[in-house]
Amino acid sequence: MANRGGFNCTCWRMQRRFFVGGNWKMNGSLHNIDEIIGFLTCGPLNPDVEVVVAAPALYIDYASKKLPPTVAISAQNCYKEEKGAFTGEISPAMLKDVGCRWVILGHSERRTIFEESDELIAEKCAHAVENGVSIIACIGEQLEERENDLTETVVFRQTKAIVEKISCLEYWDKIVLAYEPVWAIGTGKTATPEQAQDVHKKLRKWLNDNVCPDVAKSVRIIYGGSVNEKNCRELAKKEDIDGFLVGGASLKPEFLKIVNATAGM
Ligand SMILES: O=C[C@H](O)COP(=O)(O)O
Repeated sequence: MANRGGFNCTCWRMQRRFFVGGNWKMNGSLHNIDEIIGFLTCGPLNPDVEVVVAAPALYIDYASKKLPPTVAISAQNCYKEEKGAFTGEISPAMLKDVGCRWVILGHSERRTIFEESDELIAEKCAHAVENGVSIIACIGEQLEERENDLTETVVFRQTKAIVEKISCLEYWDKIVLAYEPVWAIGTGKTATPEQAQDVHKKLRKWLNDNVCPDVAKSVRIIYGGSVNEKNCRELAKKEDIDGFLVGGASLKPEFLKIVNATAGM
């Protein structure tokens, strides 16, 4: 794996390739997508960073054919079955069929607006990785939960549900964990680098104790919630922040600055 520049050590942080996902959510049109692809194509994009963009399902095929080869396409959701009578759903098998190897699962908007349970999200995660699609698995607490000192309880519970369904350690190569405090999503209120690092470090420790040390060291834990061109560099300096899941800013050219947040570090 590529390293991240000037850190003069061979620590695990260096082994975890920095990952930046752009979640377009339910935004875009053919015209907008052409504009986004235009700035992604012009770059520059740090080649040491893995870049994935998640388009609305309808546009996955279109976008994937036009994106530069260094940017992978992702879905924003998929179901836990290969095929059948599940009107409105898409499956990992279908994603692979159109060349899409990534999917975001468990986003807080799926959990809250569409009332997806820990159990359903975990089943979807397991089905995706078992069928060759890598996942960006999202977890994160609500504001009220943070204020009641329940952050760890919530993120460990959400992570545990997923862990219990992942039947084979090898599947962890296909998992990126995204910590997204719900109070920071789309609000302009970012977690401080210290707040995010604190949760990421605790999550890594939890994975060490509940999965295994190798997974804890190698899994990428990325941060999402109002990441922008101004705050990305300070967040990226933190030892356990291995990248970002970016919403609003992924629709704009500032996304390039976020992708390049570690350049020169
Ligand atoms: O998936 C991305 C997150 O929901 C963050 O969205 P945001 O960057 O607009 O706050």
